[in-house]
Amino acid sequence: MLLCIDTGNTNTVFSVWDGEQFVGMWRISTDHRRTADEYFVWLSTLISLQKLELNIDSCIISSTAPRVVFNLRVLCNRYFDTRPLVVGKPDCLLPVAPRVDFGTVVGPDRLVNTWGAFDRHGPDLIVVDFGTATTFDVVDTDGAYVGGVIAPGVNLSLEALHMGAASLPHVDVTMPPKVIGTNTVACIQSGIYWGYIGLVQGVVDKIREERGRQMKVVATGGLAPLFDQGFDLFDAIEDDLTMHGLRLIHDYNKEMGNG
Ligand SMILES: Nc1ncnc2c1ncn2[C@@H]1O[C@H](COP(=O)(O)OP(=O)(O)O)[C@@H](O)[C@H]1O
Ligand SMILES: CC(C)(COP(=O)(O)O)[C@@H](O)C(=O)NCCC(=O)O
Ligand SMILES: [K+]
Repeated sequence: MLLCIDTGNTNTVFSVWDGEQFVGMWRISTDHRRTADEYFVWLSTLISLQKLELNIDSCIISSTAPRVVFNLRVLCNRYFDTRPLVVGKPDCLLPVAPRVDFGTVVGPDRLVNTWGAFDRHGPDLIVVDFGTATTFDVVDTDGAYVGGVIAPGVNLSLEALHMGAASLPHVDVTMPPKVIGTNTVACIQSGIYWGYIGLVQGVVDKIREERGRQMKVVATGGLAPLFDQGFDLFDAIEDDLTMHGLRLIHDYNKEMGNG
């Protein structure tokens, strides 16, 4: 069985696969101080609560937080007796190399999303991931990542407003019924929600214009459905895009005799 680990700046998601069969998925907050032993106690408790019998013999990791990788490697070595593939490291092969400026280190989550989306939707895509940051990844005709856009994430923007302005409370993101807010909370919600709708629409239009072609938009991340209520911004929303991409990259490495 394969263990896929996707560490974002906010949350780390673990999923287990039996061949192409999805077995389960579990989420924990990202914290570089978490030890291999802590991960294992947490994961094995959840697995046994679900009465699953796991036999993990391979691992693949994508991490946007470099410091977390050390303890995840120890987890794989100590508890699953396996050396993990780490996306972005030279010993993890990618089906197609990214085409970006020399020396640029692309976020591994973006490389993984690119490949997962290309597998499901074919060429010429824009992948939007609503994580800590909101990222747009442009996928070329051969599935290569050829650049994109990084914007502050929805929750990060809300947090920044609260931190920087003494009289603004922390609010949750929802779709306000009207643009013009008649109280402070409604005004903030409107700014974030309609601001983000405009940001996504504007960036997608600009990318299409620059590429001179129609491109499908695939969205992922927990907040994606919130921004899709009646706006037709996305052609598809896929919760499991990163995990799908991780599994494919793992399988590709196996096929190539690597790991
Ligand atoms: N369904 C959801 N509803 C509201 N907020 C969410 C939901 N899913 C994720 N979030 C929030 O979105 C932010 C990004 O989450 P996540 O996708 O896990 O980011 P990352 O991949 O960068 O760790 C976090 O602040 C998280 O609390
Ligand atoms: C843009 C990101 C911060 C997004 O991370 P996330 O929101 O998933 O935690 C991450 O992909 C990253 O650190 N990228 C490195 C720079 C780049 O991709 O160009
Ligand atoms: K992201």
